[in-house]
Amino acid sequence: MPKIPDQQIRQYVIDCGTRQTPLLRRLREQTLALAEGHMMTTPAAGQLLALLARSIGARRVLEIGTFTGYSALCVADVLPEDGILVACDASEEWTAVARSYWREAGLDDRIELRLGDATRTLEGILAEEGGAGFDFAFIDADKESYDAYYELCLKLVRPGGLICFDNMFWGRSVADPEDMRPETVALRSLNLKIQSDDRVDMSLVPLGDGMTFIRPRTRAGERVTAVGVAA
Ligand SMILES: C[S@@+](CC[C@H](N)C(=O)[O-])C[C@H]1O[C@@H](n2cnc3c(N)ncnc32)[C@H](O)[C@@H]1O
Repeated sequence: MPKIPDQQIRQYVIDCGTRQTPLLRRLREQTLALAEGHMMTTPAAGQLLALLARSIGARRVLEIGTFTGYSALCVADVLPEDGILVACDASEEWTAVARSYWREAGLDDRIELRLGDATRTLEGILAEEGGAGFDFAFIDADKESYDAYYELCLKLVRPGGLICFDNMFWGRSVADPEDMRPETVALRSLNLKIQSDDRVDMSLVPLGDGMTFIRPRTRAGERVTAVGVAA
């Protein structure tokens, strides 16, 4: 069988495995023209996040790391009319692009942008409204803060909800024991922590740069199975 290059199968997934609207395509093109365009969530991940949010009936969503708004647009689009996505980012410049697309999509009333350091923002939300008020969280910001985001999201997302992390492979460096860069070390250690954390069900999936899906349990050790997959 001929070897199909990675780029070709990625394009096939975009063409046949996603339902990017013309607006999402335009946002994608505009963002890819930026020097930092590679940071954008992929169409496949955006499509999956929307499917998962809808599958669990998410109404209140947290996003940590918004950039030019691609993933927020995908997920906000599937929320019910009274749903809300709280988008946390530190960049006024990048989120200005996001805002203009959210407005054009008619979804700006379903997305609340919180500008500033995301740890401070999440702590503020927790202090304001207490815990477990969110159904779904997508974490895609600075990697050294991922553990802090994890702990805060375990308080903010209800048991039985869903927390998704992007970039858990960090360019595959987590599997290279010689790579001791701070981001790599932080993610390697978080991967191990999540694996043995009995507060959650989890799966690290080799999708894109590695995505981890986490379901906070309703109580510690909630579901011990015969084969231990969910133990
Ligand atoms: C990988 S991009 C997010 C991509 C986005 N999910 C999308 O759909 O394209 C990471 C974002 O995290 C933001 N960020 C990094 N550190 C942050 C922090 N400490 N607090 C808030 N936002 C932060 C950056 O400004 C950047 O926009």
